[in-house]
Amino acid sequence: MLRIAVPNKGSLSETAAQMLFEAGYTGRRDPRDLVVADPANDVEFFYLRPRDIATYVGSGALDVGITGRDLLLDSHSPAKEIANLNFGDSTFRFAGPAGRFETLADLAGLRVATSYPGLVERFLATHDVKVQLVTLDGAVESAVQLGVADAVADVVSTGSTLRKAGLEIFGPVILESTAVLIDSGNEKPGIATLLRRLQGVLVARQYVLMDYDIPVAQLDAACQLAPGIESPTVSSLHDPEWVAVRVMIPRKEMNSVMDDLYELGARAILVTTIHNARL
Ligand SMILES: Nc1ncnc2c1ncn2[C@@H]1O[C@H](COP(=O)(O)OP(=O)(O)OP(=O)(O)O)[C@@H](O)[C@H]1O
Ligand SMILES: O=P(O)(O)OC[C@H]1O[C@H](OP(=O)(O)OP(=O)(O)O)[C@H](O)[C@@H]1O
Ligand SMILES: [Mg+2]
Repeated sequence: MLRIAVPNKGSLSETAAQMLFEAGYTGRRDPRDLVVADPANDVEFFYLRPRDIATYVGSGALDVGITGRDLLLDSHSPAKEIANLNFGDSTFRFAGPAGRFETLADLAGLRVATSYPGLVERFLATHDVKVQLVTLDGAVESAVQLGVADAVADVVSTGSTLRKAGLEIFGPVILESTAVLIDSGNEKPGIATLLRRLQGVLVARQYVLMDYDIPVAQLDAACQLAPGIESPTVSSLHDPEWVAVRVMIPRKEMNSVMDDLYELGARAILVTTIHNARL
């Protein structure tokens, strides 16, 4: 059985569970369940703190896991990122009182609060800046106001937590993070299937199917405008001067592609959701 670590709480847990459900796996019925067996798929799920997942997978106790890239790097675990799961995006940044800091070098010798000391230490070492790290469990934005630190290094998503605490981002981007699939580096039967299934879910989330009819004279221009992943499917219509086209389009571009195709002469443009895929 493949042993898979899944976040039990926090920002990544809901989407991770949803993706696994869409990929055909059994989820947990009770949010307090710690272990769920899914014998039909020959896997077992372990619901763990996202921060601990790299440790379990890196040690080989579990085979694969879903966690954040920032948490993986913070852990110093030998676990490896094997796929970007395209959710839970965040950036990891330094922030301080508005106007106080301009560059990374301004931090030298000062106190920096963070819940990701491993990540921050390594970043500062490669940039040759020495600080006093203050390790906290969370809510690090309050550390400056409360006088235990001069600056913070933390996860930034919308930036509203920083703003409310009167802090401003400065210095270089420490990390662009996203949810990732990690493994221990050991080949294990079943990982490839899990990966393909999750990739199928990602494709279904990121693409839509578009069908349209177009005059043959405009077909090449239309295919250039919307080339799809491999190549659009072109079918004949009863009217020999028109053809029907089916193509995959990135969901984000759906409306602008419809506008452009219509301008070009396409009609009966229909968009359909993809439920799952193997490309
Ligand atoms: N708005 C966000 N706040 C915190 N973490 C986020 C956010 N958006 C994405 N993430 C990612 O989620 C992971 C952190 O999840 P984790 O569950 O440890 O923290 P959390 O969501 O802050 O939960 P909690 O603090 O309640 O334990 C990191 O990989 C982080 O980059
Ligand atoms: O940029 P924003 O959209 O405001 O999001 C980022 C904030 O959200 C998280 O905090 P969380 O609420 O998880 O509390 P914590 O610091 O105790 O983990 C994170 O640690 C930041 O503080
Ligand atoms: Mg948090």
